[in-house]
Amino acid sequence: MSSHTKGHARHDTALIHGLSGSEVQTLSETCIEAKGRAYCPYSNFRVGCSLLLTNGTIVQGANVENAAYPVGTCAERVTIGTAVVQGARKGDIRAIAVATDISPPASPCGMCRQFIREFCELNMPVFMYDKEGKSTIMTLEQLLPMSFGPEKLLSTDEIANGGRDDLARSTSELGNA
Ligand SMILES: O=c1ccn([C@H]2C[C@H](O)[C@@H](CO)O2)c(=O)[nH]1
Repeated sequence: MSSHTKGHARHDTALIHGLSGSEVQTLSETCIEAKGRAYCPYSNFRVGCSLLLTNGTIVQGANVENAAYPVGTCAERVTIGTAVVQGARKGDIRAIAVATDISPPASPCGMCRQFIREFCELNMPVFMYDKEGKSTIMTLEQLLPMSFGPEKLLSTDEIANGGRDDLARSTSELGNA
């Protein structure tokens, strides 16, 4: 299946990364709608984002800029932060969609990829919509290979024992990274 398709053309029974056509349609509509709520007077670069949660809920967000430029926050972090304070945790997010006004579509910045990594599975699809509403789809793992996540941190026992030296475990983690 092509990974570059017009969001509105899907047959409802088609599964894209385990999502139905109507779920993908909802993601595309909600992230594009969220783009309209961006607060971006400095860059004029609108980014909308939406998440599909396992309970069927959609969470939306957009970039929120600031006169002190680095203080501004990307759409992806606004949206995931909103979901997290509503109670969502790792395993609760089935897909993320991002919309911008450029073609080919923008992909989440490096900081956002790491932020997404904290709360999402590596095989979660990231839908990126361009200015025409056409999408490119990649998994989080494709966007952030060999990533660092919470499971890499050492427990107090491991710290007391001088680290983690289970070769089999580190090798398999690398393979799944
Ligand atoms: O992945 C990205 C990249 C950029 N932006 C925002 C930040 C800033 O407000 C504007 C220009 O960088 O776009 C996002 O929301 N997500």
